Amino acid sequence: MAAFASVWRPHLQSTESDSALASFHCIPSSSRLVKLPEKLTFTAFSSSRSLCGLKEILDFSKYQGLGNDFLLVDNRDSAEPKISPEQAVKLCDRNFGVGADGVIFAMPGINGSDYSMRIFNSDGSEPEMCGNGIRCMARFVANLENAAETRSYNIHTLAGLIIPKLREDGQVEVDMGAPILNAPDVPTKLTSSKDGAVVKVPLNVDGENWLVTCVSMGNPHCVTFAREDGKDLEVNCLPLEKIGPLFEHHEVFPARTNTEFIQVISRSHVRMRVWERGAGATLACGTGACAVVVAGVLEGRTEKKCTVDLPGGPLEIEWRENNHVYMTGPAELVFEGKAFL
Ligand SMILES: N[C@@H](CCC[C@H](N)C(=O)O)C(=O)O
Repeated sequence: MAAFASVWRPHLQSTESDSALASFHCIPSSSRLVKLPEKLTFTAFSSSRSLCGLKEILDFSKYQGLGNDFLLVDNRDSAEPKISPEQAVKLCDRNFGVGADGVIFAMPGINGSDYSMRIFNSDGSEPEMCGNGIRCMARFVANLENAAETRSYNIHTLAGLIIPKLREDGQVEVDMGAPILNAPDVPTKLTSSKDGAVVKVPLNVDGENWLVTCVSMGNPHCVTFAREDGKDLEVNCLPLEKIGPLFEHHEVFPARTNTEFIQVISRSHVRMRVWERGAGATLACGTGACAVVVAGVLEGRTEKKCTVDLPGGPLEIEWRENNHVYMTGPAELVFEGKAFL
């Protein structure tokens, strides 16, 4: 099992942080009580130096969007991710690793795009897209480029071209593209109920019938506002850890699914909790929030412009006349570090 000792340094403006890297040494147990010198020596690791048999060091930047947190990797020099899905699982572990909902790779552009983005969930699976993640990636590449505060990026993803824009107010607005409603393309085996889409269709989970609407934002989402009794959900009282995996792995979702549980506050304000495919209960899901507004409109519950309250904070979502869904929210750098693989 690879060990991870990482240098935690808050994002400092000065360059002095580049040299002040703590050096971690494996101290044989017999000498564990050795008194450390008053002032720890700080040395920079050469990337080739092994440490306790660990061979590789991975530079990463930890970002979060409403508490949905990711390790961003500067992968601009390669068309292949720098680490494997298995290494990503270990890195995402919140006890034995750095801790994150996923690892995102900023990679060279494809077909004329500025960059391309790939992501591994914390279970090592690779989703097509990540809404909070692409806001973090836009902030990450702007920091790498020392770019102006306000600019857009064309980013190629497995869900197509996605366009995040850094705004003067510090928020990031993203053109998330058009929702995909045709049942086989979500994908779901549920029978469509409205023009090829699955809208307010009963789905039996754990012996209960839930009314679900299925939307893809490049990745699959199952949105529910109520059980078959039609009563509004009390989303903060749902046993997500129990029912989340049952939705995620339900046989009607051949690619698994993200599941959003929604309480309508008003026609322009909803409360959401989410069980994510490959990541479990997260504090926020951007693609999920987009799918929720689309589902709310299709079910006649919400307007096309909504505030979606998530445990990590609010996202502003708008399904515009061009059929694209726009998401606006924050993306913040937390720290930079080095992981030993
Ligand atoms: N949290 C992300 C979604 C990440 C991918 C998702 N777990 C999936 O597997 O589809 C977001 O903000 O969209």
